[in-house]
Formats: sequence, structure tokens, C-alpha cells
Amino acid sequence: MNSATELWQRYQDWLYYHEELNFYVDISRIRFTADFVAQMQPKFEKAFADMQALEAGAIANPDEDRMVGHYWLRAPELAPNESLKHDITSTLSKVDTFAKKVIKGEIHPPHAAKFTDILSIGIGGSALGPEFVAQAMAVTNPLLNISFIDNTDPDGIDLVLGQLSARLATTLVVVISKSGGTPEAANGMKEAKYAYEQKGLEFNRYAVAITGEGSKLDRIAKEEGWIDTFAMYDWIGGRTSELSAVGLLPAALQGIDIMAMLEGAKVMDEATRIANLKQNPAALLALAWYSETNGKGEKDMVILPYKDRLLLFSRYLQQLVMESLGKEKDLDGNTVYQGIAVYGNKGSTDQHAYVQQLREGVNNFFATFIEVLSDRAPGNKGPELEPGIFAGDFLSGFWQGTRKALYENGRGSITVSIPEVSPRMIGALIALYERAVGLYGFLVNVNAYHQPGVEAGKKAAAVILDLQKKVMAVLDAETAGSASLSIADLAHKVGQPEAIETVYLIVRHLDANSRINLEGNTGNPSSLRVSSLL
Ligand SMILES: O=P(O)(O)OC[C@H]1O[C@](O)(CO)[C@@H](O)[C@@H]1O
Repeated sequence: MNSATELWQRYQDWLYYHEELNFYVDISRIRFTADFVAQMQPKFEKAFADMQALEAGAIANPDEDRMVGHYWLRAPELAPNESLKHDITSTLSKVDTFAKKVIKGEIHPPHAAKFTDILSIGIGGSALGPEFVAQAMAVTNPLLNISFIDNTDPDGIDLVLGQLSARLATTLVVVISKSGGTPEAANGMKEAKYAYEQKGLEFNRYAVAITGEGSKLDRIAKEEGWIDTFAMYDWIGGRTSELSAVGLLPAALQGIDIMAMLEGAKVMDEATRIANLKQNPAALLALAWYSETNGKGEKDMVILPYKDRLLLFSRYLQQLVMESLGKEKDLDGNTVYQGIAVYGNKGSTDQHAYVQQLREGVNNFFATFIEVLSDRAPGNKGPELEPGIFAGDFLSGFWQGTRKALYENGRGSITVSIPEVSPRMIGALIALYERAVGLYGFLVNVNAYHQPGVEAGKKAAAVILDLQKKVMAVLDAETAGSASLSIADLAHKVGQPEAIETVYLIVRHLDANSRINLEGNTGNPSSLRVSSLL
């Protein structure tokens, strides 16, 4: 299948086009055969049926005993009961009203007519969607500027708060955490609160929360009298929450048309509900993924949007795909080590970074190009760079050239083409990938809606913080004055001689931040003597 004529035929045979959205999916450059499609047919029939049950309210996340309802966010009429419908519509209208009031100045900071900035605090699904959408829809002069704290890196927090310092008194803080207990989000909130207090500002008059009802964050927000709280429901997973209050409130505050985002997702949902492989763009993606990875994650998914605005799409998809599919066990309890690794930034920039390896190196990936048909805002043609050639022509040429060069060297690619980057298209893209991941999860028989592996890291971190508290207590009790301890003695005295390496790493970090005294050579742990600052 290599002659140009054959490829052109394959392109036409497999091209998916959604007329209303002007949205294309091309999987012709994935080398699957008709036999493979026939073999996959029964699996898809089951996946379509499973997906239908999920949308009807089945417990699709058995471990957490949860329904999976992100599709209802853009079609509340499909929610399985009246109370859920009411939750969706009332939250949406609350988000819309609140954002309009903030933009008009009807909700304003205590000592100014209007908010100028938004500081969004959250991590994972409570940050990646809002960050992606903010960058995708950025404008030169926004109504409100948005900044993000999405980590517990103190230096990163200082940078963001430092940049906001002169405008903190007109900055609205949006704390987002579904569980309301994620340490990074909680720390970001505490650090922001401290910065407000340092300036004599009452934090509660600047803060709103988006969180599950009754969560720790919800209780804090209510007890402290924050401006408002917005509900996050247990049937919405973090990584599929961009079209809930989590993504819609930050977007609406920036003046982004959230109804268009929801509409784009709704139209895409209708298209991806069709139980027919060739007519369903999400099923086509899942088919291509399965073909490339053998249904076992054997190749990585490289996301290459040829559009700066879509730079963060790969990071957004990284969580959506990897947290959903990256599972040790399948739904029957077999050990399967499933998943598909996702990475990428943007073209043509990446052509000058890692595309060399993609073209010629280890063949362990398939590419997904995102092509945006319109180059610039309407009416802005830009300068002619060469006779008859504009900057966007280069971008398009580079994309086509890379697609061709990869294919010729036996490397597969998918191309998703959209007319422009708009709220409607963002909604459609999100809905397309949510459905593709869901269908693929059913194809490979994993629970795509839980993330048990993340808990292991969180628990291990809690153990280390606990050990650090013990280390400090021992140092304060035993080394105040002139005494000091070796690392081995210290580990022994905290009652965990086996954790000597952890004790060393804790001590080295404390020393680098001037919180203890350390003598000796840090590169030679056995030479060290540790003591308290007391
Ligand atoms: O919104 P929360 O509860 O703070 O969780 C943030 C993120 O943490 C995770 O639970 C684990 O990384 C994600 O699934 C989630 O998006």
C-alpha cells in the first residue's frame, strides 16, 4: 500500500468528516488490514454496548462504586434521574451568573470596582483542562488575566504570587479540588492565603472553591465565609471534569464562551455515540490505537498539534489517557500492565527537537497530528513571506512533509483536522478523546475511571513527612546545644534504622534550606554530623 494512488484511495475510504463541525479524522496512515478490522468488530460491538450502559448510569467504576457521568454535563436530559439533571443545570447557571457578575463588577473585591486577575489553584484534572483552555483561547487583552498554581513547589508559588503581588487586592482566587484534600492544592491555597494576609487582605473575600460537597475544602470555604462554592459531583472524574464547574468557571471568568464549549462537546458526543465503527470518529481513534499498540501499549502516542494555542493539549491528554488506561489489573483481576504513553508539544517546533528520532530512530510510537485549517484570525492575511507564500503555508507544508516522511519510514500517524481553535472546537476535541479513551478502555477491559496507582505515591510521601517530623523532634531533643548525631544514630533514634537513606535525604534537604546544622561532606553520608538549630 505505497503508491500515491493507493494511499489516496485509502485516505478516501477511511476519511471521517463531521459536516456540522467541519471536523476530520484521518486514520489512513495507520497500517491496519481489512482482516484486522473484521477481527475487531465483535470487540467494538461489546464496547459500544458497554458505553451505552455507562451513559445510562451503570456503575462503570466498580471499585469506587461510582457512575461515570461526564457525558451528561453537555446533555443533562440524558442523566439517569431528575436530581442529577437539576445538579447539572443549576451548577451551570450558577457558574454563568457568577462569571457575568464578576466581569461586570457586580461581584468585586473589597477595595476596588473590579477584579483584574484570576489565580487558579489545583492539580491534575483540576488544573490541566483550565490551563489548556486558557492557552488555547488566550487573547491579547483579556478581561481578566489568569495565573495558575498547580504544584507544591515553593519557588514556583513565589514566582506566581510575586508576579501578582501588585494586583493581589484585585485577584480572585479559585481553589479547585474535587476531593478537597489533595496536598498540592491545599498547600497552594494556604500559601496564597498567607500572601493575602501579609498584605492585610481578608482571604475569604477573594476566594471561591470548586469541590465535592462536604469535602475538607468545602468545609473550610463555608466556615471562613468565602465568596462562594461550586459543586463537583462524585460521578465526574478529575480528568474528565473540564466541562464541569472545574473548567467552565475559569473559562467563563476569562470571557470564553462556555455554552459553545458545551455545544461542541454535545455535537461530538452525538457523533461518537453511533454504534458503527466507520461512522464514529472516537471508535476510529480507538481502532488506530489498538492497531498500533497491539492493544497492549507497545507504542507511544505522540501528539503534535501544528498550532501554538494547542501546545498544552498533549499534557491534557497525557493525564486523560495515561491515568485512565495505565492499569496493572484488568476488570477480571488479571495482571495486564496496560496503558499508552503520551507525549508531545507542537509542530513544527518539535521537528527541531525529537522528530529526528521519530523519523529514523526506534520505531516505538505513532503520531497524532492536529491540523488547524485557518491560519490567522479572519481578515488578517499577514505578510507575504515569499511570492505567494505566507507563514501558515510553511506550517501546513511542514505538517504534510513530516506526515509523509514518517509514513515512508514505516511510522504510522493519525491526523485530526479542525477549522479553527474556538470554544466549540475545544469542546469537540475534549469530547472526542474522552470517548476514544472510554471505548479503548472497554476494548482492553480495564477500569478507565479509577487511579489506584496514584494513591501509592501519596501514601509513600505521607510516610516521609511523618519521618521528617520524627527526625526534627529527635534533633531538637538530643542535639540542642553542642551535641550532634551521625545519620546512622539519627535513623536508629527515630526507631527506623532501615530507613537510613530516607533520613539522609531528609537531612540533606533540611540543610539546603538552613533548617538544621550539618557538618561533614554531604557526598559522603557517613562523615556527617547533624544537629538542631536550637
Ligand atoms: O481534584 P483533586 O481531588 O484535588 O485531585 C486532583 C488530581 O489528583 C488525582 O486524583 C490523582 O492524580 C487526579 O485523578 C485528579 O485529577
